[in-house]
Amino acid sequence: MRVSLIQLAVDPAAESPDERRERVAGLVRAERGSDLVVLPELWTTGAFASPHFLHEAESPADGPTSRLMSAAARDAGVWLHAGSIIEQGGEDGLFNTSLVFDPSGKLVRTYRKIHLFGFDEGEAVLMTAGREPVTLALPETVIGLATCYDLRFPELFRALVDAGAETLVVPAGWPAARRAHWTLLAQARAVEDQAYVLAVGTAGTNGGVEQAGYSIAVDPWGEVLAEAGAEEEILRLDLDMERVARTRKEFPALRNRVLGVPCS
Ligand SMILES: NC(=O)CCC(=O)C(=O)O
Repeated sequence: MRVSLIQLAVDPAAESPDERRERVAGLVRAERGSDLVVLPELWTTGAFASPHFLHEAESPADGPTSRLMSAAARDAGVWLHAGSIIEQGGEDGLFNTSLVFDPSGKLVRTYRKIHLFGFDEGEAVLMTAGREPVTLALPETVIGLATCYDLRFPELFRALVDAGAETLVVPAGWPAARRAHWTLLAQARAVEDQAYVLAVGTAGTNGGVEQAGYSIAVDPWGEVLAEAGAEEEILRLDLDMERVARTRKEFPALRNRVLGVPCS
């Protein structure tokens, strides 16, 4: 399965959300020939540009990001994980919602970020947390969806694996200050869940927070297959999907889980 991970520069001073949407649609179209294209978290505004969240909130069904990404997926003929948008959820408030389009441009899955980041500020106070883990069967693999800060919560990833996920897709807006955690956690999730991890972040600075970049693809043995630098960059690679089943068979650690061990 050929995947394209598009690490985007998100710099509010350099580009408006509309300009970035148009530019990103062009980048997605250029990935024709790929099976799956992945974009980062909240790339229209930046994950830390919280004063703009309300203004930029949109509908997953027919907001400007959804319309452009649907057309780009269709034109390129790819599955598109379009990263996340700020969803205007009506009475339920705002959500950090990931969108997945099929190669005809149909929106086939949404995932509302479960673990909101910021403690007492930012999205943690401005948004509503999702409650449901989400997977999706593509022709060659089952993907499990998670977003940025979710990467710190292994129990979510176990729930995705229990639901059949073989490839864990993590759009993010991870800060440079914690880049070491990003790389370590992406590898940890791959090793413990014996799954591919495709973790795609942003470059640039938004909300005064320098972004890490360093998007990464990790195989089910924990080996790094590809890693970006700190600037905008596209990683393209071929994944051997048999490798998940092989790893789980040859080193069957997932089978040795003991659930509900009481703590004395
Ligand atoms: N956008 C995010 O979820 C940021 C997460 C983060 O900064 C961290 O986990 O560290």
